[in-house]
Amino acid sequence: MIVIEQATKKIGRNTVLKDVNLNFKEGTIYGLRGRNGAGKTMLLRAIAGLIKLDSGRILVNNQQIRKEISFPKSLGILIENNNVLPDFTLKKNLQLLAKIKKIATDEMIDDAILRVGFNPNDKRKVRQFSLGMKQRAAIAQAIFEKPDLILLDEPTNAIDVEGVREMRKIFELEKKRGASIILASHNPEDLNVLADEIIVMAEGRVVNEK
Ligand SMILES: Nc1ncnc2c1ncn2[C@@H]1O[C@H](COP(=O)(O)OP(=O)(O)OP(=O)(O)O)[C@@H](O)[C@H]1O
Repeated sequence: MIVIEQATKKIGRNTVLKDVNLNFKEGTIYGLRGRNGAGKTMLLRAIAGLIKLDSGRILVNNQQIRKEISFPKSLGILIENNNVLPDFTLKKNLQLLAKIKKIATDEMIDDAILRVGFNPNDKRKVRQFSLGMKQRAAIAQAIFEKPDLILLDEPTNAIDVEGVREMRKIFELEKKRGASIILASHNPEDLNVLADEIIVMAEGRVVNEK
């Protein structure tokens, strides 16, 4: 589904991705780990079309990112500071996004809100949410359109223990539905429980894949 060939990206003098070669299949969870600054977020950003590679290429369903298509067509994303709009309710956020791709029905929106533990009639704006609640909201945003590819950068680091179990169940169900999930995490338990394959990065390179 995703093929990464010789992906290299420099920022100034810093090579943040170096000759990365990877293949990702559908219905699989890939755990991405590595030290701070290893390049995990950069890899996710490159797959999402958010940064331009200096050399190499990324194909999603045989289409080259930032050449044939700007970004993967069916993509759910939670990267770094989640980008749920603070001045709206979660439901309004999802309704606004739904207007872009016109995939999600009202039912799908309510279902995603319920799955991350909120009431679809909740009148609170996202700015009134705690950090963990914002992270749940961002997870709802990443899954509500049932995308083929889900990129998650530290999706559970602010979520309470029970919540982490609930979010893991969500990711498992998304995988069963057939989605490919790439999950960057520093939480060894997240990776052990969820990942079918682990990719280890260091200094922009993939140093171990199994
Ligand atoms: N906006 C930026 N401008 C310049 N360099 C950056 C920028 N963002 C990240 N980098 C550099 O890119 C490299 C890879 O960073 P990246 O965020 O991908 O690491 P990471 O593996 O996700 O780390 P962490 O575990 O801390 O999230 C680092 O050397 C970092 O300093």
